[in-house]
Amino acid sequence: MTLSLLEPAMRIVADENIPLVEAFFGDLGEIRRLPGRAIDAAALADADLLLVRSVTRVDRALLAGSPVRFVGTCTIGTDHLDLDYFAEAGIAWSSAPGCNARGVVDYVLGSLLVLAEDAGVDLASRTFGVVGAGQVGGRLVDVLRGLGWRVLVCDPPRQAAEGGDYVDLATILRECDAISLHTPLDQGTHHLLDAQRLAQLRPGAWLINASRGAVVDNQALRELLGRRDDLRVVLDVWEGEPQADAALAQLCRIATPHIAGYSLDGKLRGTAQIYQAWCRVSGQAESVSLGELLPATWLPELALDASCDPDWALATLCRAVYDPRRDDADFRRSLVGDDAQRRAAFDGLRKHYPVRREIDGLRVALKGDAPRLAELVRALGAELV
Ligand SMILES: NC(=O)c1ccc[n+]([C@@H]2O[C@H](COP(=O)([O-])OP(=O)(O)OC[C@H]3O[C@@H](n4cnc5c(N)ncnc54)[C@H](O)[C@@H]3O)[C@@H](O)[C@H]2O)c1
Ligand SMILES: O=C(O)[C@H](O)[C@H](O)COP(=O)(O)O
Repeated sequence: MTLSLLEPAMRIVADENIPLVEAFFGDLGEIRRLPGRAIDAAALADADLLLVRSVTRVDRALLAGSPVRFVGTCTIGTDHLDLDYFAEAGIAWSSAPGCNARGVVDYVLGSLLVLAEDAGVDLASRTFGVVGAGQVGGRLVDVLRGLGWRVLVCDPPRQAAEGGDYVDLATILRECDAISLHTPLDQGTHHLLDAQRLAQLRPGAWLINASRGAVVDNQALRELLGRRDDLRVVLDVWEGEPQADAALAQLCRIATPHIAGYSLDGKLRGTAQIYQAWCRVSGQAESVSLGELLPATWLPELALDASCDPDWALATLCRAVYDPRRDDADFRRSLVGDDAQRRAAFDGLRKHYPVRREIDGLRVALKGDAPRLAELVRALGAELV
């Protein structure tokens, strides 16, 4: 859909947690910043553009009667948008596919390192299961396979559309030591892992969910973890956010407040993608680009000696950029007080999230001839220099 060309001053309502809105959209008109959970119909009474994150439910109740004609969500997920209503009402929209996918991959890698250290196992000896091989899962599969690890992939929609080397969920549950979930949340994936499927996890299995909370039945998972102390679980997303089940969090090895994709690069990319989408929709030429706005990384380059142990190199490179244990510790400290205090803490940790970059922004120099290390660096997506 192409909207008519811009009038001089648009009215833009934007979640206060979207970075660079002024840089990208400032020339278009007046920007009003609000907390995402406080964006209501009254706030949109004279708005043309609405820019949100995942915490704002955007549907008929919010938009009916408002002049909003474009909704941009600076996120990968779209489960907070009523797309049927947008189509019915002729409202253009865009998400930011893939914007923070690399951050989630870094989160999963960091979690696997912790789980492997705890168990005293070599990651190369595990079988990995990736459920959902889109922007996030697809990148994760590439990295894990690039590292030479055995990976089974379950993605029925892709399997139906493309054929190829996919397995079903039952096979993943039966054969995989480590399972990572990367499906969208929709009617087909709500409680994809319900009590019955959770009970099929292998002895000692690891389960990671950084997709959407309700892809796993949280109550069933809590009950299962109460019975099976062999399982190790990493949860970044929760049913009913910002309320997280504190008892479940205590049973997880790593628990975080929906920050798996919170790299700075990912957030800035999200805003840039929405700006590009708006330019396409409005027929306007782009006048701002992300390249000039991305800050320098604090760790642009590392050098590894050819004699170093590849497992040490893997952990060192990943953790040089991101280690989820800090986020886990911050979240655990916040699991105190009443429900309202914990909801506020959940949002607070996300609002004040520290700067974090991505592994593929790292340049790695190898001192000496080390083909295995070179392969590892490339598999991680870092740049070999
Ligand atoms: N925790 C975070 O910070 C964070 C960050 C980014 C994305 N996400 C979430 O991660 C999930 C994946 O995002 P994405 O960008 O990769 O999405 P995507 O749409 O690119 O990929 C999802 C994949 O899942 C597949 N799929 C759908 N139903 C399935 C099913 N029943 N079983 C197996 N596979 C199925 C699809 O075919 C698709 O290939 C989404 O829920 C998204 O909201 C979370
Ligand atoms: O869907 C996404 O892109 C991610 O889940 C993203 O990290 C959500 O972040 P939020 O919009 O809740 O700040």
